[in-house]
Amino acid sequence: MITMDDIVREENPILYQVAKEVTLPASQEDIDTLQDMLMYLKNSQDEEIATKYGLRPGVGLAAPQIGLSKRMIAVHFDDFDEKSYSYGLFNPKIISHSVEKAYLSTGEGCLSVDREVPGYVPRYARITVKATDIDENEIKLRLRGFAAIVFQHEIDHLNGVMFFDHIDKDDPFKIPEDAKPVD
Ligand SMILES: O=CN(O)CCNC(=O)c1cccc(Cl)c1Cl
Ligand code: NI
Repeated sequence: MITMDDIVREENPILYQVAKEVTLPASQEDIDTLQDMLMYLKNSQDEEIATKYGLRPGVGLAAPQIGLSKRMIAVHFDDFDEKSYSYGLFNPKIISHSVEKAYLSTGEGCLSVDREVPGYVPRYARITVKATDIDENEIKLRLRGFAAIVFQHEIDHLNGVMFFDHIDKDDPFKIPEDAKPVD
């Protein structure tokens, strides 16, 4: 089981590398790892388990965060529109996005960052993602709202980008132009 001991923190260079594509069909080892990543998210959202094992809650997780520089992400959350997302994905790719931007008014957090970094994180309001799911199916997801934000946070991790890289240094709470708050 993945615990906080397995999560690499922001000083680790692996978080700033571009992760490698997973050769498909995925190895059993990569499938098991992706399953474990999804399980971490579910455990971290279970009050009892999270308390018992000291898990920080997460709605997404990227393989570089557990020291594996491979293009694998897991997401597990319910969006504001009651749609629920629970995926383990190989090689996710943003194939199109809106010009319009969006941001979470609460800002973002990261398991690999043991500190609050205040500020708005401007992201695309809508994205289309292509990926291969844990059962080797090619999927295409059209995302908006919170889901679009989470997927961008995770795919950023595969490209060595951290959420605070997007925060305006001079004015962290500057409303990004033509951007709307998701929540
Ligand atoms: O890369 C994933 N993490 O670091 C897990 C912890 N952060 C979150 O769950 C989180 C919190 C707020 C906004 C976003 Cl977009 C995300 Cl993703
Ligand atoms: Ni993160």
